[in-house]
Amino acid sequence: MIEVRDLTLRYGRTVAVDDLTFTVRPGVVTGFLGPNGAGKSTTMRAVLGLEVPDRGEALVDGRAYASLRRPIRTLGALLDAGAVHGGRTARAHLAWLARSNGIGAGRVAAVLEQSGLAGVADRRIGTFSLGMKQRLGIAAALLGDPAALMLDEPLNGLDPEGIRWLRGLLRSLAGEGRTVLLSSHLMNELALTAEHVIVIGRGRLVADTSTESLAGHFQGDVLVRTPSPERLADVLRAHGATVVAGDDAALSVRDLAASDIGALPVRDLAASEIGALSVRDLTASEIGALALSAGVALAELTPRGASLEEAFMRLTGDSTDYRTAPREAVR
Ligand SMILES: Nc1ncnc2c1ncn2[C@@H]1O[C@H](COP(=O)(O)OP(=O)(O)OP(=O)(O)O)[C@@H](O)[C@H]1O
Repeated sequence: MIEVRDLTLRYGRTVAVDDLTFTVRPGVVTGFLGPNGAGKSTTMRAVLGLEVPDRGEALVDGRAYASLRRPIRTLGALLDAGAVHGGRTARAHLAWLARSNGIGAGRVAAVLEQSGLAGVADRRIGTFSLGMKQRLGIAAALLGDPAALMLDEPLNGLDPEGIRWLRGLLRSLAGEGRTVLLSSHLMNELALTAEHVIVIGRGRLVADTSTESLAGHFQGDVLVRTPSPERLADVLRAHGATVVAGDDAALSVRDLAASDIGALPVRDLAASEIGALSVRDLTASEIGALALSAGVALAELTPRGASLEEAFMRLTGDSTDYRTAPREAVR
């Protein structure tokens, strides 16, 4: 279990982490999500005792990482996949780590196999792609067979096969009852891997919830296509709807998850005379009825769920949602 309690960390006048509290529980893959600069890496560094908090604490199994008797057997971490000696082979790098931490040589072969690097174990790390270095960093994190794993942006640089492999690995590690925390700034990527998400923005907790309920909390919009977009937009706005017209409505379609896009006739959106509207605060049937009474033809009326990426942007963006949503409302 990883616990972050009332953690505050400043770099000069920058507050990187601001009174942050959350717990990462065993048995589920937990995503640590936030835009660039949100404070994810700083929080992870604090968990590893590499930063001294201005306030609060970060604990692993109830203790500070530095005070653990066998730290890499308790928490395996990957912070920066590039921070390895390029002249060494993968096997030599892992063997050195194992030796210096009192871990048997058998584990080296096991994690090389587990990370898919057995075939390149005797190549110099300097020749590795970023994806292979990520695999090596994950192998190193697994070396001590730890009960908890913490990975900073491990999906970066992995190809689709690598991403599938990592998802499977993390799920099975969590399934064994381990604590698994991985950070990302990409919601859609993370959503396929993590069952639970901790979202931070500007160093503060924004959401601590299941991935499923995060998307559910955000009402979607209704995509309306019509030959009279301006007229219909006026009618809908007069009935309390929030309407985004033209390019912006099309943009919100492009922002949908690939699976959602597959279900929409997106190609037709470019058709010149028919305009697209993204409508909120009215249901599809209310929009249909208002269009009928205004004598406006409809080419399409499609309720859309918010994509996770959209939910994430709305949570962490500089919006009223972000500033006013009480934490409990999101939980
Ligand atoms: N060593 C440092 N010195 C000064 N400021 C720092 C330092 N490390 C991080 N920061 C600042 O602290 C804030 C949080 O950075 P951090 O790297 O933790 O964010 P992050 O969520 O991990 O972002 P990214 O996804 O870009 O890695 C940012 O404003 C960053 O500029």
